[in-house]
Amino acid sequence: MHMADLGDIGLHWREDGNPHGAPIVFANSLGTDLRIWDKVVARLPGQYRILRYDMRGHGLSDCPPPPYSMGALVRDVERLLDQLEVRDAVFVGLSVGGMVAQGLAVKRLDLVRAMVLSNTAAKIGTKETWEDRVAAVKSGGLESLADGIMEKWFTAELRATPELRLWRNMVTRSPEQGYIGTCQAIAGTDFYTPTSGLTLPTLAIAGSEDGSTPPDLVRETAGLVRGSEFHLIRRSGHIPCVERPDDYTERLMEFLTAIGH
Ligand SMILES: O=C(O)CC1=CCC(=O)O1
Repeated sequence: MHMADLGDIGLHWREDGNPHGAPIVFANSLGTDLRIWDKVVARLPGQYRILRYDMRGHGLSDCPPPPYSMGALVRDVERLLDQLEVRDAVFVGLSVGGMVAQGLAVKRLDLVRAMVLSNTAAKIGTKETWEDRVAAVKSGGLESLADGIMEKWFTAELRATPELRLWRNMVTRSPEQGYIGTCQAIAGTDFYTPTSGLTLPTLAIAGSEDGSTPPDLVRETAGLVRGSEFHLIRRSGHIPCVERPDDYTERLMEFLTAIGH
């Protein structure tokens, strides 16, 4: 566990694997933290320098008052990677983390040699749907939304197990201000044009039963990037790194091997 002091914000990050290995960076989704990657990291070979962090307003990172902008989320990880002297990383981002991947690749291609765009898109939802979500959090708290969120994150199979409570607790215990700020950052993001200008090895991953970023939406974003491929994980919702870690890691490893990382 480490805290990076970036001046106006502190970000919680963690390193596993070989500190001299080829870097892989993992970015979390809305209402989660770096623990969503635990199962994948445990399955990866020890040769990589594996970096994870909690996005602002999430996990153990600082939680400034909302609103947040996508520019700020991208700048956070840009400064973190500069401070850690990381270059040429494979950047794996889930959902809003995948938006950060796109923004970072557009801004600093020296930091990103390849992307894994997991359960994400150039634009997720509409301004109105995110405004509604923010209003619902303000009126009823995250507890009032948690069951609906779980239906998007996981299939009925996982939801029938005790593990569900663990992830439900993660979202209901998320800092409300951080959750709201991140919804506002997503609401203001449309990466269609900038992402269309990207050329780099990219693996897009979708979950067959993802209620937040359905497979067709992920496929469409993959189609914007020259050098992309698409992979569907079956029997998975929005968070396949949690629900299908064997499939997820196997596909990630095939991608890493194919690009010689
Ligand atoms: O609605 C959700 O919780 C899924 C989601 C959308 C953006 C994100 O990061 O997670």
